[in-house]
Amino acid sequence: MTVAFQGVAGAYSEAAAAQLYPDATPAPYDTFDAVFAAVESGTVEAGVVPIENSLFGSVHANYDYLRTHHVHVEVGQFLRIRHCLMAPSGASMDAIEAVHSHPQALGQCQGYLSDTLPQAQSVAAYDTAGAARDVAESGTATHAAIASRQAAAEYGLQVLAEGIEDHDRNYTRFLGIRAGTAKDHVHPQANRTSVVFALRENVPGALFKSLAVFALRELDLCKMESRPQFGTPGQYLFYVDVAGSYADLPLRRALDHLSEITTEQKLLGAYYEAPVPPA
Ligand SMILES: O=C(O)C(=O)C[C@]1(C(=O)O)C=C[C@@H](O)C=C1
Repeated sequence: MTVAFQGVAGAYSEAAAAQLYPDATPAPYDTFDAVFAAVESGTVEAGVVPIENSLFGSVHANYDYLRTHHVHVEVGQFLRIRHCLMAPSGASMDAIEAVHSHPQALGQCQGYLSDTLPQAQSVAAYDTAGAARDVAESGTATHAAIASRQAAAEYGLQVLAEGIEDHDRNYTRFLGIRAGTAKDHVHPQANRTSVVFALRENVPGALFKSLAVFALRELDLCKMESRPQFGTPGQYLFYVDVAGSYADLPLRRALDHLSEITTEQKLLGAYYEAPVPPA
């Protein structure tokens, strides 16, 4: 079995792929869109993508792709993300002029960067390990990358500092995705159900009513996200995660009830998600 991840060897997503699918071979892809496309087309059996981080927030593009690609979520997991600052050998902290990394990683270390390396410019890269590889290839000791310790080893960089994230409870939630419709792939131990929906325009109380379908049935909402509706300025898509399984009658009834007031509704997955690991 092959599982797609975004980035190159040493990316956090590769570690997440190994954790979520221990028996599979991880396959690198350049972009999140390419991961979704590979899963949807059956080129790979599964994919692993980050969806949110406990310090820097949601990975918005992946919310959009969950809706637009014919895939479903089959597993979710929070993983501890521990960042290193790394540079070619001979580098010193006060000579660092630029720090390259994925915007999520730069965001998770923004306090450290402004306190410790105020002189350095932040440079966005496609993934953390790709930034480490590029810094290693350039051999420029004034350029550093933020990535995993594994990426430093992979590309022969010297670790200048470790654990540089702004809080030690730094976790990224990853999702395992597969092709096909969520309704046909309800996980037998599902404890989380994700849905995206749009509401009719200018209906007073519509958002309140959409959430009431869950509250009326004592269902626990774990997360809510909104994304702009493409081509309709001021209109949104709402993503809701509910504790419980689509196989449970109250949750299914809540989603049927919801469909009475939505203009679009897609079940994204009914899957198992382990509790956030302790610090
Ligand atoms: O760049 C990587 O190493 C990734 O796996 C991507 C990613 C992300 O997009 O959130 C994954 C985990 C960390 O939060 C930082 C970056």
